[in-house]
Amino acid sequence: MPEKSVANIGVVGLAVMGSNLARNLASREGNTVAVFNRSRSRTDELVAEHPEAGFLPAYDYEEFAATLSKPRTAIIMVQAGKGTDAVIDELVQVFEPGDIIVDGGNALFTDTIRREKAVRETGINFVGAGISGGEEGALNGPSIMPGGSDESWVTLGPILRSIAAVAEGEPCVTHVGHDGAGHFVKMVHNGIEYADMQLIAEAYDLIRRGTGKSPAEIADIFAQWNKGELESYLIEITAEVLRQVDAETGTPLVDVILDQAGAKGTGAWTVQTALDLGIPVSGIAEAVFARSLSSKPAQRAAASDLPGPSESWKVSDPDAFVEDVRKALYASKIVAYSQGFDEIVAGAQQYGWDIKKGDIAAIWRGGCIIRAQFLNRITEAYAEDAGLVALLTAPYFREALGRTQEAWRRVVVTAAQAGIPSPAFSSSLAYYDGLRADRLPAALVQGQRDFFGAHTYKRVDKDGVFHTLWSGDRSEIETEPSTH
Ligand SMILES: NC(=O)C1=CN([C@@H]2O[C@H](COP(=O)(O)OP(=O)(O)OC[C@H]3O[C@@H](n4cnc5c(N)ncnc54)[C@H](OP(=O)(O)O)[C@@H]3O)[C@@H](O)[C@H]2O)C=CC1
Ligand SMILES: O=C(CO)[C@H](O)[C@H](O)COP(=O)(O)O
Repeated sequence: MPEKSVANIGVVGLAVMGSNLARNLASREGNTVAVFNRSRSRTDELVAEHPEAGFLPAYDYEEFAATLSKPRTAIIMVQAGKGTDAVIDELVQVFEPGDIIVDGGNALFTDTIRREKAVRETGINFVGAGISGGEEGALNGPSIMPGGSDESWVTLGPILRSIAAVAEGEPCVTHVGHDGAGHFVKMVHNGIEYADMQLIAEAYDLIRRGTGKSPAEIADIFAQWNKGELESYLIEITAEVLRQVDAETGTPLVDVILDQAGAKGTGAWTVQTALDLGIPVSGIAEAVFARSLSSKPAQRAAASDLPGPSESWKVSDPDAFVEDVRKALYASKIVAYSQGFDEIVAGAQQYGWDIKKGDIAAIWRGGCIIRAQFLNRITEAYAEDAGLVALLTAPYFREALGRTQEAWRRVVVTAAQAGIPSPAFSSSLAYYDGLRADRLPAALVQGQRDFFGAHTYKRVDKDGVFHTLWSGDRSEIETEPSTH
């Protein structure tokens, strides 16, 4: 093994995220960064393009380990899944007890739990850290959501604080919890990201089809919205995307982009995990499904001549409609975040993590894709009441929903009448109405379950578990809860 040992931190995986994170690390006082990538060309390119970073390139894992001072710290930024396992398998061969391996990719949190357990047995520390902010965030300061042991956090904390985004004077990083907690929270962050993006897309579609405004005019509306309570990175970049003109055709870029949304999987994981935990993240789910629906060209083509509304639709007061859409967007956004935080609470309970909800909202204020002013209100809500059972019932959100809900209803009705799909707007409203309902038709569902499967039910007027003898004399008996 070569005897170099001069870098205090290393990065494995030098694609978009890894190369920018390595540059971010190198730009901080006192850091010397070792870099390694499976394909040599990426390493060479990065080192050649950024001599100012003073990178120490390594071309195999032995050299990478030898370049790092002990205890070694390496951040993996590779394709999540098999790529992560492949790199960990290599690193544990050349690292020693006390060293730290950080996985900064978008790993599935259950994989992180498994990896942390396996790597810990070698004496090496393993930390799964969610990192958000894309290329620009990785370079200038992302939001970082590390899990892992308290011991690892002592070493990693100062490094991660030094490279994280700063919001209102505070670094956007906190020790989220043990083992997979960081990747769990990053997963939910991405689920909320999906919902936020879908809601914005629905707002754009309704305004465009309802008022006939051009993408550039709608860009102006979004830029205006970005000065108020909707202020956020996603609203800001939406205005930029809508203003962009395609150089080749001279038409708005948004009109030449194929309308099939991709997905790498974190949104689907959020929904799958929520289903396992029994948490209704309906707004996030609709956002995931909306991408799936968009990416079914054969089905869409086959359905394109199905009948729509018989009357053509035109908004009579465009300004009032735009304002209604803004309010519907804000109300639906509150629902998406409330659902996301419900999932974090349920995950923390299930996996034994002590996750501070207010701290999570605080580290999402800068660096990440869902960064927004609005997150301050979430931190405040949990500071006022750490045991808040549903975020949307906090005083600030209660007031906001109170003043937006009539507009929200008008927008959902209008969308349905006009035949414009607004799955995230409408499912969020249904969730809101479901949650606030005195009584739900779930009572009837229980009756149906008892009828066909003797699944039993509880009563509102007395304790116990009951079953009606549906195929007998239809009298009611007290019984044990159904186990089938
Ligand atoms: N792109 C983004 O905006 C964000 C991405 N992330 C996450 O960060 C991670 C990195 O993302 P990104 O930079 O986009 O890169 P990619 O997800 O596109 O992954 C490419 C990198 O993974 C390496 N790799 C793949 N398989 C292996 C393997 N078996 N062994 C070793 N290396 C392997 C590639 O090496 P090679 O060059 O040899 O092919 C390359 O360096 C991912 O987990 C991603 O989900 C997180 C936040 C934002
Ligand atoms: O983690 C991220 C941002 O937070 C990545 O950008 C992620 O890839 C986005 O997800 P998708 O590609 O599924 O839209």
